[in-house]
Order: sequence, then C-alpha cells, then structure tokens
Amino acid sequence: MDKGLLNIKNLSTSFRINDQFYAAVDNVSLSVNKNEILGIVGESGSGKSALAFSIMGLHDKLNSKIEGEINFKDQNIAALSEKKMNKLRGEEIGMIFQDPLTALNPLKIVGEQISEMLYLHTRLGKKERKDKVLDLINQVGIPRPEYVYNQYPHELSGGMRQRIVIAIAIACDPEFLIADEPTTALDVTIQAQILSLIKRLKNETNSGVILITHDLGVVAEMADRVAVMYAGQIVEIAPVKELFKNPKHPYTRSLLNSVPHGHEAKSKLHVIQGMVPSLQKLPRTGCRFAPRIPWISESAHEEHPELNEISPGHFVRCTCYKHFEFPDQVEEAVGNGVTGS
Ligand SMILES: Nc1ncnc2c1ncn2[C@@H]1O[C@H](COP(=O)(O)OP(=O)(O)OP(=O)(O)O)[C@@H](O)[C@H]1O
Repeated sequence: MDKGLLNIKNLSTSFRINDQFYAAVDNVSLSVNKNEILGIVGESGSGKSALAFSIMGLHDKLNSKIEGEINFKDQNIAALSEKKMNKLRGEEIGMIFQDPLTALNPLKIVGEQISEMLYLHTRLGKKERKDKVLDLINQVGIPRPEYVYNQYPHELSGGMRQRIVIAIAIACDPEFLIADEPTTALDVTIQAQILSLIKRLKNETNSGVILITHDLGVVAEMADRVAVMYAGQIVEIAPVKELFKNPKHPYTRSLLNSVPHGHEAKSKLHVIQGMVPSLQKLPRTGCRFAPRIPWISESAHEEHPELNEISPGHFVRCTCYKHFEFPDQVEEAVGNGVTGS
C-alpha cells in the first residue's frame, strides 16, 4: 500500500473482558494521503470506532491494549506519551464525534468551548482568540457569530451544534480529521450541509480525512477510497468508484444490496442475515465471514485469509468471493432454468 500522511501497520486493539483481552481491531493496515477521504464502513460492532479511538489515543489504558504502529507523518503515535498525545490531539489531528450533545459541555457557552482549544494549543492572546473563534463560527456556516458565541449548546439546533463541534475540530488547522458518524444524529438536509462542509474544509486545507459511517450513500458522495470492516478486519478496500461498480467480498455485496434504490423499487434486496458476533464469540481463525455464508463450501475459503490485490488498489480478503452467490439469486437462476455457477 502507498505511503500516506497516516500509515497504520498491523494495528490490533484489544479490550479486557473478564480478565482476558479480545481484539476489536485485528491486524489492520491502511494508509490515508493528504487531501484524501478514506471512508470506513461496516455494521455496528465491526470495529470502526475502536480504530478511530486508537488513532486518537482515547482508549482507557488499563482496559485496552494497542499493538502495531500508527505512523502519522513518520512518527509512531501509538508509542507517544500522554503529554505528547494531548498536544497532537486537536493540534494535528482533529476529531468530529457522532453526538454533538455529548461532545459539548452543556454548562459553557460555545464560543468559550472553541476558544479553549485555541488556548490549549496556540499562543494567541485573548482578543486574537475571540476574533479567530468568530471567524471559525463563520467558516462553519453559522450566521451571526457574535450572537452564537454566547449561546449554550442547548440553545442551538442539532445541525448548529455539530457545526460547533466541527469548528472545535478544525480550530488549530489540523492536518488530519477523523469524523466518526458525523451526521448520524442529524436530519437529511442538515446531513448534506455538514458533509459538504467537511469536504470543503478538506479541499481548503489539503487535510487527510477518515470518515466513519454506516451510510453507503454518504460514502459514495464523500470518499475517495473505501475500507469495508467486518469483525475487526478490513475485508475489502478500493477506490470508491471501483468498490461500487465492482464489489467482491460477500459482505460488501450484502451491504450494497441492502440499500434500496428508488428506481428499482420492485427489485429484490439480496441480504445476508445475521450480525457481527460479540468479541468473545468472534471466530479467530479462517474466514470470519464464513459462518454467515454457510452455503459456500469450506474449500472456497482461504485457511489464513489475506487481503489480495485483485486490481490496482483493490484488495479483497479471502478467496470465497470467487464462489459467492446470494442463495436467493441461485434459486431464481435455477427457477429460470439457468444454473447458478
Ligand atoms: N471499551 C470497550 N470494552 C469492551 N469492548 C468494547 C469496548 N469498545 C468497543 N468494544 C467492542 O468492540 C467491538 C467493536 O466496537 P466498535 O464500537 O468499534 O464498533 P463500530 O463498528 O464502531 O460500531 P458502531 O457503528 O455501533 O459504532 C464491539 O464488539 C464492541 O462491543
């Protein structure tokens, strides 16, 4: 894989459960370049947030364990002290959290919350900080910055609150942004505004972005490349157009097929049943997706599934995709007098 602004190598993040550690992120390698948005998709429990929190160094050290490397601008930030990580967080890597209500302090006016970031990470004086905060509120598309500066989070709409969270994340011009489900809590029109804001900021600052979402429409709109996570592993990674045009892994195909398209209202949705197993129940050997596609023979899977590059920049884990059909598609084909391959 190419060398980017962020290079993650063999990252595993494990959590302590009943005195044993279980990996929620399991041997993940990926890179993100400047001015690139990497979308990360996957069902709930696939390890997306655990990965994001690992990059930000936000896991509780007592109950989690991180192995592997998280190289940011050629420095392994997984090995940094808490003090250095505190400096890096916000200053060089900003994070936009899913729920603005929990990300913001309900007892402080929003202007001060943005200003605090500048106080911690810059040498700006009080007046310069205020000017910069007003400028940031303006940049994230909120009218009347002077007025909004003095408001409490509960006085703002959900969309405005998320803009404030974004203003905090970009206050120090970070070179990298992690957005973890940034629009999940918002209604559709506001979603579109927030996403175009993130894209504009990325273009203006040339920053690298990881965008975590379970919404494939968002990924199609925003990402340059997409990584599909299942049970702690990347099962497929490809440039966005390639992934949508030529999805290979059964899990990716199932995710894509579960999105209804308006113009195909009457066509059937082929979906794989089941869900990501809990950490303790996760199969740790062989193809982790095999239990959800039991109609695919054991010999179709690799014993130790790796990410194989099948075309430039398009990687797929395991060989089972070569033999995969949705069972109801096979039935349809047989019903039509055509045998499924
Ligand atoms: N602090 C923790 N302690 C124990 N297990 C955890 C912890 N955080 C996450 N997990 C487990 O790790 C797995 C991955 O969780 P994670 O939150 O990363 O998934 P996700 O893909 O981000 O899901 P969602 O879309 O719901 O946010 C899950 O099985 C989850 O229960």
